[in-house]
Parts: sequence; structure tokens; C-alpha cells
Amino acid sequence: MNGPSASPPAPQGSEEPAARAVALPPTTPPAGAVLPPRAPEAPAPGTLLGSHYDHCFGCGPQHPQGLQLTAVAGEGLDVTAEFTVRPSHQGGPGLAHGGVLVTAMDETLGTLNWLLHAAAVTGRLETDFVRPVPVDAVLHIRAWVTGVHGRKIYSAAEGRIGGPDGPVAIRAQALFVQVKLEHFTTHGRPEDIKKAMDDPDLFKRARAFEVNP
Ligand SMILES: CCCCCCCC(=O)SCCNC(=O)CCNC(=O)[C@H](O)C(C)(C)COP(=O)(O)OP(=O)(O)OC[C@H]1O[C@@H](n2cnc3c(N)ncnc32)[C@H](O)[C@@H]1OP(=O)(O)O
Repeated sequence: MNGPSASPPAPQGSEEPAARAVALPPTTPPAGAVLPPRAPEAPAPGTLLGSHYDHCFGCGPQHPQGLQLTAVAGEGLDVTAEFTVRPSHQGGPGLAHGGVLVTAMDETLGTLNWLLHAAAVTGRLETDFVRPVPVDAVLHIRAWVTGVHGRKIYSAAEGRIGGPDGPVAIRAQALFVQVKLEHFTTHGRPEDIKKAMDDPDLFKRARAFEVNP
């Protein structure tokens, strides 16, 4: 793997803080990135995008503590999604945990891959927490592709509370990297991979998403 790497921090006092900072790659598309059309196989605008895996913490309907996030395909390379914050998602009393909100953004950004018909995983995800999100609130998320460069898919999202046009509570930018089915079969826990592969629907869907970089 040739992805960016971060060196462990230098021993304390040995370097200026700036010299120890890690140069992370940007999540904004580089020169030469393109905005491709929707894939011919992309679900029609308005389609409720099903879960990619029943046990997914982000979207799986069979994950009792998960986010059970639901997303709908937009007109272009965009999706909308809703996530209702439940008591099991608390960080501070009565407030959503920041990491859970990041999961909601990650999952929604991940659903953009349906529109490109490409299997991809998150390589980098940046988040701004703008305002606290209470338990019982619905986070209204919109995500869109900002560019594609080789196997890299750049995207952005914002989450609002109090309604789809309410104030922004969280913003995110991400870089996903397209992968082949082997990414999952090689690295996933064998018993879970076997169960998933034995499910004809899931297997068909996974195969349909295979990419040939
Ligand atoms: C089925 C969909 C599920 C969706 C669930 C919601 C989304 C998720 O949470 S996915 C789970 C979290 N993500 C992961 O577990 C990914 C873990 N990381 C990996 O497996 C690998 O590092 C992976 C696949 C990202 C990249 O590895 P690899 O395929 O070898 O790619 P590699 O050849 O190194 O890099 C390809 C390009 O991407 C860039 N890149 C790779 N990783 C990163 C990164 N982390 N940040 C920025 N750029 C990166 C490289 O610089 C390279 O760019 P260029 O083409 O310009 O040279």
C-alpha cells in the first residue's frame, strides 16, 4: 500500500512543534480531477438506498445499537440521509457523541459510491463540529461528490438539525479509495465473510460493485 503515512512523533523537546506536524493529503480534489456523470446502473433519483450490509453499524437494519441511517439518491452525484440520535449514541449527557456523528457522515458519504457504481472505502475524513446535536434530534445530511481522480473519490457533506434547511451542525470532507471485492474478503473476519458470501443477494451486490482499476 502506498497511502500517506505518518511517522511517530519525535521525542519531546527534540524538534520544533511545526517540524513534528504531519503533512496530510487534502480532501479537496486535485487539478485533473473530473466530475463523472451518474453511472448508468445508478439508482434513479429518489430511490431509497438499501443497506449495503445488514450488520453495518452505520446503515444495517439488524444492528440494534447502530445508526440505522437511511439514504435517498439525489438528482446528480448527491444523496440525502437522515439519522435519528438515540440515547445509545450519547457522548455528553443528552448529546450525540462526536464519533457517532462522524460515523453518520462517513456512512452517508459512502453511499455516494452507489451513484458511481464503484466499491470504495474511506481513506481520509475531515470533520468540523459546528453545534451540539441533542438526543432525539434528526440529523439531516446531504452529501455530494466533488471530484474523481484515478481511484480516488472526493466528496463533501453537511448535517443540519431542526429540519433539512435548519442550521448546520456538522460538515465533512472525504477521500474514498476504490477497492476490489478482495479488499473485504482478504481482510474481513473469515466467519463474517463466509456468512456474507453465502447470502446470494449480498454476494450479487458485492460482485456488481467490483471495480477494474
Ligand atoms: C462497501 C462500502 C462500505 C462503506 C462503509 C463506510 C465507509 C467506511 O467506513 S470504510 C472503512 C474505513 N476505511 C478503511 O478501513 C480503509 C483502510 N485503508 C485501506 O484499506 C487502504 O489504505 C486503502 C484501500 C484506503 C488504500 O490502499 P491501496 O488500495 O493500496 O491504495 P494505494 O495504492 O496506497 O493508494 C491509491 C491512491 O489513494 C491515495 N490514498 C490511499 N490512502 C489514502 C489516505 N488514507 N488518505 C489520502 N490518500 C490516500 C494514495 O496516495 C494513492 O494516490 P495516487 O493514485 O494519487 O498515487
